[in-house]
Amino acid sequence: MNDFLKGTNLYLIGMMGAGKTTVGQRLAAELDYRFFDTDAVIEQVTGLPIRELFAQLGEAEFRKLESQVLAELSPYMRLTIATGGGIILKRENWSHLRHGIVVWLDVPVEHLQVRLQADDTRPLLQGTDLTVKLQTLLEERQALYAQADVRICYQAEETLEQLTMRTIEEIKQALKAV
Ligand SMILES: Nc1ncnc2c1ncn2[C@@H]1O[C@H](COP(=O)(O)OP(=O)(O)O)[C@@H](O)[C@H]1O
Ligand SMILES: O=C(O)C1=C[C@@H](OP(=O)(O)O)[C@@H](O)[C@H](O)C1
Repeated sequence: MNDFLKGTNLYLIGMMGAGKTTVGQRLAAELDYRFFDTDAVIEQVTGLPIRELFAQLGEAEFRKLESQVLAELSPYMRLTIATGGGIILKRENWSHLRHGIVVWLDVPVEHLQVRLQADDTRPLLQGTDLTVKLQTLLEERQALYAQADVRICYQAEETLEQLTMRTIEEIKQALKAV
């Protein structure tokens, strides 16, 4: 089922709420890969929820930890890694991402907004006007997300199972095209 990958790591990128964790877990199970979520690793290492970490140490410190976690995970093989939405911001992170297959889960802001409106775990989205915050972040980041090897565009009424299988198929096609 996963021979076509030859053990290459998969990195899921995209906006907060795009489904990197949700889809990443399913992909890992389907491909018999191990799954990691960089935010979850940071929380384990520091003993702090991401929201607390931002409040106590600030975003710059969080970004350093995020880069460290990515650097620690990347030498291993057969991993599916759900990254934090801002991982694409640092050039040094791309040197790790580029060793694997980078998959962008591209979900329109209107759907992200619905998924995240009752969520208080993402510090960059706290306060008023979630839609404007998401739109602004997406505008800043879109060109970086677009550097992915594979882009999976949102499709309405698709089950998680269908989305997972479509993602695997798109990765296969991308590898054939190399
Ligand atoms: N394909 C999907 N369809 C509907 N809801 C989804 C889908 N993927 C994720 N979600 C929901 O959106 C929220 C954010 O998903 P999550 O996987 O944590 O995103 P990310 O890791 O990209 O921030 C969760 O409540 C999750 O259940
Ligand atoms: O987009 C971002 O800058 C962030 C995304 C979050 O991860 P998810 O994309 O998994 O929500 C988390 O790393 C932090 O709150 C910052």
